[in-house]
Amino acid sequence: VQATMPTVRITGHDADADVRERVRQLGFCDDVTDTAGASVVDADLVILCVPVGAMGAVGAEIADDLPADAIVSDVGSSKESVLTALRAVLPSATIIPAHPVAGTENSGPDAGFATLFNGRWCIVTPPEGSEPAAAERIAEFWRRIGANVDVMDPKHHDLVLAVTSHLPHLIAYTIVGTASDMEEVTQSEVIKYSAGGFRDFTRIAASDPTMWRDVFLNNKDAVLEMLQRFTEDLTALQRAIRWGDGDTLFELFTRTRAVRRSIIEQGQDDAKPDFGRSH
Ligand SMILES: NC(=O)c1ccc[n+]([C@@H]2O[C@H](COP(=O)([O-])OP(=O)(O)OC[C@H]3O[C@@H](n4cnc5c(N)ncnc54)[C@H](O)[C@@H]3O)[C@@H](O)[C@H]2O)c1
Ligand SMILES: O=C(O)C(=O)C[C@]1(C(=O)O)C=C[C@@H](O)C=C1
Repeated sequence: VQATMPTVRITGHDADADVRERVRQLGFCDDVTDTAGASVVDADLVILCVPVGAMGAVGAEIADDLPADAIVSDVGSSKESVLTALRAVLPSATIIPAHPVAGTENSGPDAGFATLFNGRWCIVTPPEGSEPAAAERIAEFWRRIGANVDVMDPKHHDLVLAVTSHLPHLIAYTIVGTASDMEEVTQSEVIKYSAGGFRDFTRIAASDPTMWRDVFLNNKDAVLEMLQRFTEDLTALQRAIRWGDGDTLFELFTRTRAVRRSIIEQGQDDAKPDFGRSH
């Protein structure tokens, strides 16, 4: 924000005093306040960056100090429950939720890097009947940070992200949990032989427990729907292996290889941290 919107003044708040202190040291906010309310006084735009289960509580904390013409947005990984929670506590506010689809398994103020959003998607999910100019301001904010913007209905967002982000995390948590539970595979063997595939799963499974607990509890319906489909597809593969049906396995693996190739062609491979970051 400081590089692309130098005239914007950023005020931050976090419930954790250690986080506030670290943000002061890193200097990526102009001011850091000790209460949530104090951080929104005079704000034009408020972006809530807390676990999705905490959005409602934070909305309630800022309600009395929020300027009437401010836009409230967020970066939460699920959108419908966030919108419902914010509407309940901020009934007259302009709420335009958004989700930058970019991140890593790391969290905390040191996990950010200047190029995180470059060329990544940010999905803006304006509620029905909201002011188009407000949604456009949020879209423009994210474009200036380097993201590409798509607009989606919150429910559709939650279904798409359930399969592209939430289910993969659940699978990673499961496979790493299963491996670490196996008595005959000791912890040291799991670590020693964690080349390739398993290692990639451990990266995802190292993601923040609070954030992901909240994602699954708040995108329950879409995740359960996708999990049901996934379970059926897994059972079909189980059957193919049992009956020696190599054609089914080969056909699927050929199709999935093409998916990977088209992701790479579209330039959406992993964001690489910019270790020469400016803050
Ligand atoms: N990490 C990712 O890859 C990623 C990507 C896109 C969106 N998101 C979403 O962004 C949000 C934040 O995730 P993050 O990775 O930045 O997590 P983070 O752990 O780095 O930051 C969350 C912060 O919220 C603070 N917090 C929790 N409850 C609070 C409250 N009631 N009041 C004030 N502060 C509170 C915590 O102290 C913590 O510092 C989540 O909703 C997550 O779903 C994360
Ligand atoms: O690459 C990763 O480490 C991520 O988990 C990033 C990821 C994702 O699933 O794509 C995680 C959650 C967010 O809501 C957006 C991005």
